[in-house]
Amino acid sequence: MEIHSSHDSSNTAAEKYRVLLEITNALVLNLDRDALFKAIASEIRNVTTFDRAGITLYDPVADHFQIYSLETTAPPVSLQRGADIPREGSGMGWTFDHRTPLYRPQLPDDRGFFEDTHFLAEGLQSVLYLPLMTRDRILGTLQVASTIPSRYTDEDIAFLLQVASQLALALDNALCYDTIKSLRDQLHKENVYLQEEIKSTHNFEEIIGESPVIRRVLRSVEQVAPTDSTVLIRGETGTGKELIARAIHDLSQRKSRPLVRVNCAALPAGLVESELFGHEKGAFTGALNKKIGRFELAHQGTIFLDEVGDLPLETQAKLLRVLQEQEFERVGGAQTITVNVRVMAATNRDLKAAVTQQTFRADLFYRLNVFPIQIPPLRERTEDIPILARYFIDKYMKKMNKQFEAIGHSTMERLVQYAWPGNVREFEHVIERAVIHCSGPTLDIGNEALSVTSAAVATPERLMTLEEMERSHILKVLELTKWVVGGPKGAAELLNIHPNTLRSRLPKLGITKPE
Ligand SMILES: Nc1ncnc2c1ncn2[C@@H]1O[C@H](COP(=O)(O)OP(=O)(O)OP(=O)(O)O)[C@@H](O)[C@H]1O
Repeated sequence: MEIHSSHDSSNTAAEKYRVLLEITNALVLNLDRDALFKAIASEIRNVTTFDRAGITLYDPVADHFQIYSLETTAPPVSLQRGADIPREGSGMGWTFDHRTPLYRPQLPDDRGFFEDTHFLAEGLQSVLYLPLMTRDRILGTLQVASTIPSRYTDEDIAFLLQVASQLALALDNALCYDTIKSLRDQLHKENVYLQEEIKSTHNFEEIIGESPVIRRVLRSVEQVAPTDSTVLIRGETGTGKELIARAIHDLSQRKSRPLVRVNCAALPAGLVESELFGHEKGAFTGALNKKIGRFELAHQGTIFLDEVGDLPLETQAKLLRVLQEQEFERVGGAQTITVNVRVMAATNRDLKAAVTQQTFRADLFYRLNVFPIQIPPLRERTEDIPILARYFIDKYMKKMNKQFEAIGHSTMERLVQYAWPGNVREFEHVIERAVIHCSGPTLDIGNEALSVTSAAVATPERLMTLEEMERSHILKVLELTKWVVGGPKGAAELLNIHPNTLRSRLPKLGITKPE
């Protein structure tokens, strides 16, 4: 091996400058690596000949080179584009480490490097390696090789060194461009998702509550947040399951990455899988474009599967695989995608009962139930009602630019006694409506305001109990009769019960006449 100088080149200096200029033009014009290298290789041919020319780029993580581009005339090529070449024991490695050209004019007499058997099999006799260096870093090497021994002159080497330095600049740009492009694509995906999230209603208020049960929940949040464990949040509708999931994500190491929410109940069965795992173009009728699924979006972040009990059984099997192996395929795709996602799920259903009824897979239940958090309904933590009331009144006073001196005493009693089937969400709506309607100076809420919402929260996810239904119905009738219980057009007659029976039921159901 030597840095070799030999006979004069027949090419004129003017031709070389022209070629360098052409190469610069090609570098400016082409960002696509194949087109670029083809253009450069054909310009190099105007000055000197070669049978193989290649660019190898260094991968610092794997400590080896990879063939990035290749132009060759040899039919059987064993070192193809994409092939790995070790740094130790290769001509590329030597050139890279010494940051200087290496010329090997008589390859058959000079065996010793990793690539030699491959190059000799292609009939190559002389090889020239040039470092691809920018001012502050080295990217890899350019090699030109010929089937003629001692093919390259000093002049060729000097010329190709100039080509290599131009090429290094362009490659540096192209590699930065690739990195920026992939970062931009990821940011774009996250941005689209976050924009959607902002449009859909959710807020980031703190979790209000001082009752022992809520404190216990918050302690669990602190314990589980820094781990990567799967969390299953259980609780009735509107108890704050999503709020708790966000708190866990915000306290975790993944907080700088997105929390991607999927409402499994809101998706039609046929679309759940494509929503979660994405689909390839043409995977099914209507799949006009490739779609990135929520799991891919949540890569390095957290996915929150709300109403997980509503997932169809086939999707449950696929979800189980992601939980076990962090892998899946897009719908209609063959490529396996690996992600790093923390899974949190929420349900207002009794999943154990669903397992018994065989509508939920037992193995998935155990995978999800690693760290269960049970959020108590509002009626089991009535001590939180006064501070929740103050919190929401404050929020809506500010929003609506109103002022109340206090909350009426009987109003507070009513709020504490009410069963809140829709939990904190229903509570918040009641306060919001009251702030709109009341003109002050105290904020008062009548029974009728509560009955309106209890009917409204009879959502399919949460059926009212018989007692709640009874309460709501009696209230409606009392409003209709203007709180007249007995007599011909009284509530008791409409309800077809004795007036005394009705009177005795009212306190039991927490119904009092508004002032
Ligand atoms: N402890 C709390 N402090 C303050 N606001 C709360 C609290 N719990 C719930 N909320 C509010 O109540 C509303 C409902 O909460 P959230 O959406 O988290 O409930 P959920 O249990 O996920 O409901 P669903 O079962 O319908 O999905 C939200 O506006 C949330 O901010």
